[in-house]
Amino acid sequence: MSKENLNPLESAQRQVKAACDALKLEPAVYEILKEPLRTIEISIPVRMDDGTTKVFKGYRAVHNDAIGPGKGGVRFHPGVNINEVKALSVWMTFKCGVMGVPYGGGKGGVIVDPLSLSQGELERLSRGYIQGLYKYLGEKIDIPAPDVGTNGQVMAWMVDEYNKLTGQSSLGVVTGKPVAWGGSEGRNEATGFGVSVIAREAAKRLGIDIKGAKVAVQGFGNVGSYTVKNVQKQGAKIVAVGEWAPSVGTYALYNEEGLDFEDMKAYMDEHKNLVDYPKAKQISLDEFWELEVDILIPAALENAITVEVAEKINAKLICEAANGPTTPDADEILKKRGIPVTPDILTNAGGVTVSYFEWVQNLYGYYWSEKEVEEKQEVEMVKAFNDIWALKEKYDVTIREAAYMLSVKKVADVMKLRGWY
Ligand SMILES: NC(=O)C1=CN([C@@H]2O[C@H](COP(=O)(O)OP(=O)(O)OC[C@H]3O[C@@H](n4cnc5c(N)ncnc54)[C@H](OP(=O)(O)O)[C@@H]3O)[C@@H](O)[C@H]2O)C=CC1
Ligand SMILES: O=C(O)CCC(=O)C(=O)O
Repeated sequence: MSKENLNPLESAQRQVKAACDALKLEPAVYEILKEPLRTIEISIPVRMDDGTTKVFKGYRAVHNDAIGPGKGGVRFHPGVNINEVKALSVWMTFKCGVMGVPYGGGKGGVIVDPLSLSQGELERLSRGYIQGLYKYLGEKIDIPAPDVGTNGQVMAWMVDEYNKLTGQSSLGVVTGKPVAWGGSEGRNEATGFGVSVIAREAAKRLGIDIKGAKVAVQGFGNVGSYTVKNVQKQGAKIVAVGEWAPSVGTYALYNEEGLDFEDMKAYMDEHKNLVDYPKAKQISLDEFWELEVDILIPAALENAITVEVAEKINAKLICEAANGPTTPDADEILKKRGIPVTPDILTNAGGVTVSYFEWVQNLYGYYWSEKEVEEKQEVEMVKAFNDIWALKEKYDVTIREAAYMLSVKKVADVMKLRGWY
């Protein structure tokens, strides 16, 4: 068999093309949607603590802004590259479309291992990213947010830098900020909470009782850990968590009696990883994928589920918390094996949904309680899930195919109205 294509941009293009074909859209639609409208590459010189200057490469892509300004996170990770940023921006367009939030898709990244930087270096890098890009950002232009390797503090530095450079007070230029300075209640936990809502809804449709369901989650960062917390709250049993640590690379923890979120989080906060976590057996990532579970949740990076992995998965349902965790070829195998997948553009859309709520609150200068935010998020996500499920049933397609059909059509219709084709 030929080597599997792991270029995330080509994966995203295949998904969009399939929807354009299924909808019989004019060829111009795919021509517009196959690449971002703009991709900017910048060099960011950063004065390091030892007095030397290091230059980091950064990117920002806006895939499409027909429906509204670009929206999407900024990733700080050594594996960032232009095709990854472009693909992530494509997925953002259709994630926003699925949820009906009035944005287009954007995404950014910097090639860096943030854990190798001091706090001062991280702050100067975050500010440098904005210095290189501020002319292309704005509350109504393109709105960054957190992604892998970035957090509320990084967002606060970015907004501060933007406001200094522009002489404005534009809180809504970046979302995912700390609650103490323009952030929304519930945003930090929103992606993981949303994953739990989609997992629950899908389980219900598939006749899986979420109470006592065996769940395995790959990743214990922002999304993975809050997924664990919220799925556990629903009564599911977290039997395995997959992680990565510099000392051992990939590894996973397994306990058939169940792992506890609070206990693992406390251990993680103290030790920075879960390598020697005492209340579980350490297993390999290969063993992790083969576990017999009800729900499998990849919540780390792209290309986690390859053809090889898809062939050995023993789950009744896969919920994609990460962006692009399943390759298109692996997706075909899962389809043939009858394993349903709730796609990333629906499953992890809680983050951008609450980012939208944050932006609305910033523009209004009026803030909501955590309960209000969570309730509104849940209503929106259940509605999106039901709309997509209805399409899947009507056209006898996968959940992913239905999600793309719904979203690509929305974007195509607006582009038509605007006279883009
Ligand atoms: N943050 C958000 O709001 C949103 C994030 N997402 C997506 O969710 C995914 C996770 O993002 P997020 O949680 O924010 O990022 P974080 O940086 O908070 O966490 C990523 C986690 O994945 C771990 N990891 C990395 N590689 C592997 C691996 N091969 N196996 C197991 N674990 C691994 C990391 O470990 P280590 O830290 O040791 O490297 C870390 O714990 C990404 O795909 C992101 O794009 C989607 C929607 C919104
Ligand atoms: O909160 C946002 O604006 C976007 C989050 C994000 O990057 C994502 O959904 O992948």
